[in-house]
Amino acid sequence: MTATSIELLHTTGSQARTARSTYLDRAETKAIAAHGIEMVYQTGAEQYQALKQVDLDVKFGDIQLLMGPSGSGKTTLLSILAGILTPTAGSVRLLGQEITALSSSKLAQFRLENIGFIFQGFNLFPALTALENVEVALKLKGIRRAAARQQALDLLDQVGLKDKAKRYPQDLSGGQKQRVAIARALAGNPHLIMADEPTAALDSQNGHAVIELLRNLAKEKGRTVLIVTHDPRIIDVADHVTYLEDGLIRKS
Ligand SMILES: Nc1ncnc2c1ncn2[C@@H]1O[C@H](COP(=O)(O)OP(=O)(O)OP(=O)(O)O)[C@@H](O)[C@H]1O
Repeated sequence: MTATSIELLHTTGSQARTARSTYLDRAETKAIAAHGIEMVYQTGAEQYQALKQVDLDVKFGDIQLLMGPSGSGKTTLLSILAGILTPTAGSVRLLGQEITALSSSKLAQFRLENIGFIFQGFNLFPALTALENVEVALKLKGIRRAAARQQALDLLDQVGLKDKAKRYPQDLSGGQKQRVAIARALAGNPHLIMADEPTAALDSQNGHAVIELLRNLAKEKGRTVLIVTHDPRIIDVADHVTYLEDGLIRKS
């Protein structure tokens, strides 16, 4: 995939703008390329190796799942791939940029521009309306007030919640809250979407709506989507499923 086609991917919809492809290596074909990842947690005098020599490549526009039993290292791996945790060893390239080589301020900026996060517990601000929850993320990305309001409305529209813009999280269903969280994750048009158990707190109908949105983000909008999940329903829309077991990728 070329830098130009990445720019096109980012210019869909009414909030079109040129992608921030500063970090993009034109020869890069993988959105995520992680090699030799090791993670050792140190708690007092005790050490625990949560990941052992993990390799993972994800192509642009794919939906990649990370599955495996509790404690197998999924969230640790997601956090490393998102640049939230620094691995003990190994290399992580996102959109052609080696993130382990970035200073903490450059890494924070890279995350802000390129990664949208979705969490199991939605992580919405309870005192803000749905619209304000999305708006605040846009303002963090340097978008000014009037433009932020319009873009937030457009994003809520994209997840089918324009008519709920003035509602507070407590007055929304779990599925609606997660859709607000997805709209917020899309603020600023990041290429990578990373989700930790996005359907775990949802009933069947709401879970399906969220899965459909994630599928649409990858297949219609060209985003690369990485999901940690126990939810077998998401397997149907995934391009690849990687199973972790005791910190290792299970060979199938
Ligand atoms: N901050 C930490 N300090 C020490 N050990 C940790 C820390 N975070 C995670 N671990 C350990 O690392 C292992 C992997 O944890 P991780 O949360 O990545 O697993 P997981 O597969 O996401 O589990 P779950 O499905 O239950 O969320 C577990 O044994 C966990 O106890």
